[in-house]
Amino acid sequence: MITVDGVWMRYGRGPMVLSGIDTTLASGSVTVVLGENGCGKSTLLRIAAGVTVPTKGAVRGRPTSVSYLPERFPDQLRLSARAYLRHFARMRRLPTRSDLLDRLGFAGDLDQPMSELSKGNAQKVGLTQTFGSVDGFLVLDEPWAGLDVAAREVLSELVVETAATVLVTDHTGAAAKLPGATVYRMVAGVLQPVEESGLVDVVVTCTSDAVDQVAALPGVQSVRRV
Ligand SMILES: Nc1ncnc2c1ncn2[C@@H]1O[C@H](COP(=O)(O)OP(=O)(O)OP(=O)(O)O)[C@@H](O)[C@H]1O
Repeated sequence: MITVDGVWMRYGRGPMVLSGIDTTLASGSVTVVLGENGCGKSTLLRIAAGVTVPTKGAVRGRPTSVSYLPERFPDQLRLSARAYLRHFARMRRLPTRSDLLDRLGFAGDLDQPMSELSKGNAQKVGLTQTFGSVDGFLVLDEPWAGLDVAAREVLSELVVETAATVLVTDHTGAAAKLPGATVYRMVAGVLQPVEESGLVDVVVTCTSDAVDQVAALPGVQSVRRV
């Protein structure tokens, strides 16, 4: 079990971003953090992953094996996708999981620098690294962002399948639909449990080339082909 124990955070002399977060993440559970832009989700995830030190409080019981998918890759990442995956696989002493790349539908050039890949293809490489290398703690910051419809569905499957403890943020609505997930909304620096997502499933019959247009309609959070 991972315990977030009285975590407070402010950057420099700025306002308090996190105001005493207390929560536990059961081993193998999925915890979703929703909330408006700038409310502090990424800050909490970085602290949970051990990348940022909180102003006050601590995260206890963090497994030695942590895999963190940031919201954005550094703009200047000149490493090719192939070299990036090889680097992490070597570090973890595990083979590169090209099967995950295929499953996510990676359609870019593995020898192109990560910084030149499309947002979605770079995200697929990041997800392959994340899911291919850890069974301890997965910290995923908006992992559904930028993915096409099919890959979004695959990602939901990967989150459900993994034995790791998962902490994830999301703006697409996909995470709130994960079976068995504990969902919180961050408001004023604290986590409030979300009992119901308020989302409604609607079945639409359309041609396959119209799926992306349906996905782009106002209020549509996610689209699944059936
Ligand atoms: N390195 C930093 N230095 C100063 N302020 C920061 C830093 N990182 C984040 N902040 C501030 O902390 C607040 C919370 O930011 P954070 O990125 O955690 O929000 P978020 O909920 O993840 O937002 P979004 O949904 O837009 O990704 C914001 O006001 C942001 O400007």
